[in-house]
Amino acid sequence: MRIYPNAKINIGLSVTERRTDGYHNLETVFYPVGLRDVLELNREEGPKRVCYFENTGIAIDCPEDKNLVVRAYKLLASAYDLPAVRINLFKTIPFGAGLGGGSSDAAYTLKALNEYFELRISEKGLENYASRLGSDCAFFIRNRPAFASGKGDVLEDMALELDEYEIVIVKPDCKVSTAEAYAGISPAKAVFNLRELNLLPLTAWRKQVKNDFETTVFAKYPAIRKVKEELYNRGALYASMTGSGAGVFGIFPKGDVVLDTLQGNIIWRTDRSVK
Ligand SMILES: C[C@@](CO)(OP(=O)(O)O)[C@H](O)COP(=O)(O)OP(=O)(O)OC[C@H]1O[C@@H](n2ccc(N)nc2=O)[C@H](O)[C@@H]1O
Ligand SMILES: Nc1ncnc2c1ncn2[C@@H]1O[C@H](COP(=O)(O)OP(=O)(O)O)[C@@H](O)[C@H]1O
Repeated sequence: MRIYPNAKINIGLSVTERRTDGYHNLETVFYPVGLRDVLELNREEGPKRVCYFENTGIAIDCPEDKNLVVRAYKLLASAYDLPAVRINLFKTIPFGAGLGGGSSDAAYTLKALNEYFELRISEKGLENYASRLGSDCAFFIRNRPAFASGKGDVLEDMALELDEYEIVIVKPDCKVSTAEAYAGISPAKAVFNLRELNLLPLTAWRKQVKNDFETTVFAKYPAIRKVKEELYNRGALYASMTGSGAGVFGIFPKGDVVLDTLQGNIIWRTDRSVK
């Protein structure tokens, strides 16, 4: 079977507390976008509980057994008598970008295995497995706009619809590691309650809605700040770094958005092919 794990953007992100387990509590809104990887998964002859894995497209910077797709298979294989599978991941969502591509691959692998082998795991069950693989993995099980708290794994559906706008995602030529971004942060109470994001007109987001990672990440990677400024200069109603960066997105009124100077770094925009 073939599946298409999609990316997410974070609209606002507050890191509110350092936890005793080494993680942080946060508040954010996850919004799914149409930038996608391609994952081909098929049953394979041979010994059970083996995952033959191949990565094409963007080369992922970690060993195969650390790949979230392989980890997702192994997690389910520890609970179910799974036949061997062959998985090819054609990677197009850049990593180190705050787009959650690896987390999405993991969540979609769980969903695909559940369907392919008729495991009958509930949505809640899949979310529990997903949150063991990464803090923002659980979101990609339902894959609907959500307010998230806790480690990013406590999810509340949010009625938020951005179809009337054009979203542009830009990735400057740098990568930010999630752990590095968290290490630079001083947790503080959220200044705006993101649960109420959908009650605020989009034109007011610029003043009220912030991503806490921007301060330290922009200081280290000025190119990311420049992209955000450029998006505002080009007419974005709202622009922000997503997650821990380095990806930046702009939300524009639909129409002729001209982004000439950023062209080479645009990785996705609504309803248009890449670049
Ligand atoms: C920052 C966010 C915002 O949505 O997204 P990305 O920028 O990665 O896409 C997420 O919190 C990233 O979640 P995810 O990428 O799943 O993180 P994990 O693999 O669980 O953790 C990687 C590392 O980040 C730190 N970490 C992560 C999540 C969290 N709530 N607190 C943390 O302190 C920990 O140091 C952890 O070892
Ligand atoms: N399938 C995968 N796709 C991308 N990265 C993966 C994958 N599996 C493991 N990783 C590891 O996770 C790290 C972060 O991946 P990802 O969640 O895509 O990025 P981001 O933190 O930008 O959202 C990568 O640097 C890589 O080492």
